[in-house]
Amino acid sequence: MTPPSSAISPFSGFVGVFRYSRRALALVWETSHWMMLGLALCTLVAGVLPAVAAWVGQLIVDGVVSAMETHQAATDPNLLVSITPVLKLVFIEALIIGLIALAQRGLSAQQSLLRAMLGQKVNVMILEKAGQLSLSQFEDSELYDQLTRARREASTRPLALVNKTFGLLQNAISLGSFGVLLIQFSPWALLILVAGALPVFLSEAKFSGDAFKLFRWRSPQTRMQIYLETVLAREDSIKEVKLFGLESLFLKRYRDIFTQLFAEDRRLTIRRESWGFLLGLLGTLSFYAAYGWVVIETIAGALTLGQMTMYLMVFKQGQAALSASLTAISGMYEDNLYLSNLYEYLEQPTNAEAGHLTQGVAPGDGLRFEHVSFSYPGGSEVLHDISLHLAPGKSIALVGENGSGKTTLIKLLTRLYHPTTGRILLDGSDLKHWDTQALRARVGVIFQDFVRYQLSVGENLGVGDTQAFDDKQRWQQAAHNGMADDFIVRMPNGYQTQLGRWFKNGQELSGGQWQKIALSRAYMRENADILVLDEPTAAMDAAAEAEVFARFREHSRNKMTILISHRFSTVRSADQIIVIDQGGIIERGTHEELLESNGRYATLFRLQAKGYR
Ligand SMILES: Nc1ncnc2c1ncn2[C@@H]1O[C@H](COP(=O)(O)OP(=O)(O)OP(=O)(O)O)[C@@H](O)[C@H]1O
Repeated sequence: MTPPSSAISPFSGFVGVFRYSRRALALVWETSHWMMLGLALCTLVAGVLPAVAAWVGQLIVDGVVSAMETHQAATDPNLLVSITPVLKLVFIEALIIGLIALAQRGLSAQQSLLRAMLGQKVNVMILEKAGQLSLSQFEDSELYDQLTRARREASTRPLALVNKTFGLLQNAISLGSFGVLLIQFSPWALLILVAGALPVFLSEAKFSGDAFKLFRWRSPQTRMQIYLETVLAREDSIKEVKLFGLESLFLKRYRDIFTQLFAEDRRLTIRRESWGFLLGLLGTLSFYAAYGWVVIETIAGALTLGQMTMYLMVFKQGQAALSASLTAISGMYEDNLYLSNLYEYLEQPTNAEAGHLTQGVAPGDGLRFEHVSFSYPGGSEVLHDISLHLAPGKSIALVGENGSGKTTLIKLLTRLYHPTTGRILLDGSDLKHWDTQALRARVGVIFQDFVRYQLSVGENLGVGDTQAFDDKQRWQQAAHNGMADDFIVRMPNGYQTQLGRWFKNGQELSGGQWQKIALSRAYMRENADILVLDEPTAAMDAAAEAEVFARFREHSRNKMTILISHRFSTVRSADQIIVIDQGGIIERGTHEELLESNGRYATLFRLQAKGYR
């Protein structure tokens, strides 16, 4: 298998290397002005001082040579007088080295603090964006891949990029100052150093590009690995994994993915390092050529010993700084590629889904579906030409086989998706013109797959209305309506009891108890006048179910209610029962009317009643 070629080629537009550097720098600047200034200062100090140290080194060696000569030539030699100027220089050199060490410590301290702050900032940006994405964007596997890639990698990349940018700057300053010294020896020497280091850089740039393409191309497999880790190591799946004996099956799949990915990694690493070694030899060769040249010039008497020491040091450090700069540039290229993924994700257009209406043009008209059809993105039609009207104070029950489209209809009503054709009106105004908050405030809904939050009991209710998230009285009222209060008060810490198994002292609930929590959560929405229950009692015992519906009728007297259930005993009292089959409405009417017409509903009802007899 070979990764498909990407639009990003390593050599296309070399300036691309710096494309995201400005944004990464801006991000660091926003995170902390002071630390960014501190980084700049330390970078400058650590960049300039090595050349100064090399220059002082030359003065020391030449000082020693001349001190030796004067000392030996003197008739009355005084050691202290001869060595004092050199010792002063040694002291200055020690001071410079101390300052370089200080600047480097300062750099690493600020980098590690910034890493933590920046990691948090980028993660918050990623999660905030996730909150703005629509459900269909979430269900798009490409976008999900992008999100996973961004979360896994990109939170550390901005700082890496900034570090490299500063590192590059530091090395560039060092190189500039070395260059000033070197050019006095020969401009050709400079050229030899640059030419020696260039090939390694080019190969680095190429292989970084390849590594990124590989990373991007295989994120579905990586995601499968993360998923398998989750299934194998999470309490909510481990029960089934154990009972079905899935451990070895899933572990094998996990290992196979690794083996496949590792083979690609190995291939790339070997190629990258082999080329790096071969081309790196050119750099070493150029360094030793320059080395030999300096030695010859010194022996020929064109350079002093001090100059020779300085040039050798400058060559050595200059070569190190140059290859560090070039590696930084190729590293920046890689960081830029990863950041491009982060920004691609952050710049995903969010559907401008909301309008501004907080009230419909015909208050009191209720809910209308007008010839609504719908297909999921990339899928075939799952709802076809649905028309219905639900007036305030009335109830509708939706019945139909699995997969007939009942839940999808609720997703459209709550505007998690938009109809493909037709429209849905609330109080005479199209849902798409409603303000999101105003619309959602009017709807209380529990889906079959409601969330079991690993939070306290009270908070599990409070999420139903964020305005009353901590309101204990409202919790109690909602729990009473949803019939959860009697088991909550028997729990060790009542409403403060931690639920689920993720955190210490967490208490697990039964399926029916969780369902009562979810039902109570829907009752938290006191102001909602549309209540939707999608199979709210499937996990409850018969007595609880009967009581839930008695209470539901009582609390929803002036509201619009939509109930989805496979139990005909619960739907029979609805004002209107709608039978959906393969996405279309095939029958509608009251329980009595439908029995009389003797269609699908009547058949299914009798079948179920027979089962109970
Ligand atoms: N997110 C989705 N993306 C694509 N197709 C989906 C999605 N959710 C549901 N479907 C498809 O839409 C159809 C209707 O599903 P829906 O969940 O509305 O059925 P339902 O009547 O609520 O079924 P059940 O009684 O089993 O809850 C099914 O064929 C299903 O495969």
